[in-house]
Amino acid sequence: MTDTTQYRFDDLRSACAEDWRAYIRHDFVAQLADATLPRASFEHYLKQDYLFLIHFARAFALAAYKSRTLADLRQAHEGLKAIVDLELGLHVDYCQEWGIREAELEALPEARATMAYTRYVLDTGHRGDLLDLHVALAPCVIGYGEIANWINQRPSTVRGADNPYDAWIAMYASTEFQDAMRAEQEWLDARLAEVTPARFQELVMVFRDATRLEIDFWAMGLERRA
Ligand SMILES: Cc1ncc(C[n+]2csc(CCO)c2C)c(N)n1
Repeated sequence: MTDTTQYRFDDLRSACAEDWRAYIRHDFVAQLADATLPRASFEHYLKQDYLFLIHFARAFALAAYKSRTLADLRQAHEGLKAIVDLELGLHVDYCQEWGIREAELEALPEARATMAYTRYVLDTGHRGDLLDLHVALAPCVIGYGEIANWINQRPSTVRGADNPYDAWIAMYASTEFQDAMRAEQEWLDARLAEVTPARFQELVMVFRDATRLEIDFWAMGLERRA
C-alpha cells in the first residue's frame, strides 16, 4: 500500500469534535462539578450505572472471546476482573452511602438509554472485531478521564467537603484511573496506525455513535428518564 496515513486516537476525537465536546462538557457534568446537580438526578444516574457496569463487564468478556493473541486475552481478562471483583463492589458501597441498597439495585428496571448504549457496544463487538469493540468502549474509558480533568480545571468547580459529588470526581481523577485511560489510548494508537482510510471511516461512525449514546446517558440521569 502506498498510502502512509497513520491514524491515532486523536483523529477519532477530532472527527467527532462537536459530539465529543457535548459529551465531555454536558450540563450533568457541569452541575456535578459546581455542586448544583439535583441529588435525585445523581441517584438516578448511579442506579443506572450499576446496570451499565454489569453490561460493560460482559463487553470485556466479549473482548476476551474476540482476542487473537494472548496479550489481548490477558488485557480483556484484567478488565473483566477489575469490573467484577473491584469496581462493582465499590459501586455498591458508594450507592449505599447515597442510601441506595443492593436489593434495590438488583431489582432496577433498566432505562432505555442504558439499554441502547450497552447493547450497542455488545452488538458492535459481535458484528466486528476487537478494534471495533475497543472503539465502542473508548468514549467510556477515555471520556471519563477527560471529564475529570475538565472538571478540575474549571474555575467554578467546587472540590472537597462542599461538593457532595467530590468522591465521584476524585475516583476518575485518580492516577490509577488516569493510567488506565492512557493505556487504552496507547492500545488504540498502535492499532489505528495500521488501518486504511476506509476502515478508519467505519471506526469514526462507531466512535460517534458511542459518544452520542454517552450524551443520552447523561441526559437520562439529568432528566431522570426511565
Ligand atoms: C455511562 C458510563 N460511562 C462511563 C463510565 C466510566 N467507566 C465505567 S467502567 C470503566 C472502565 C474501567 O474498567 C469506566 C471508565 C461509567 N461509569 N458510566
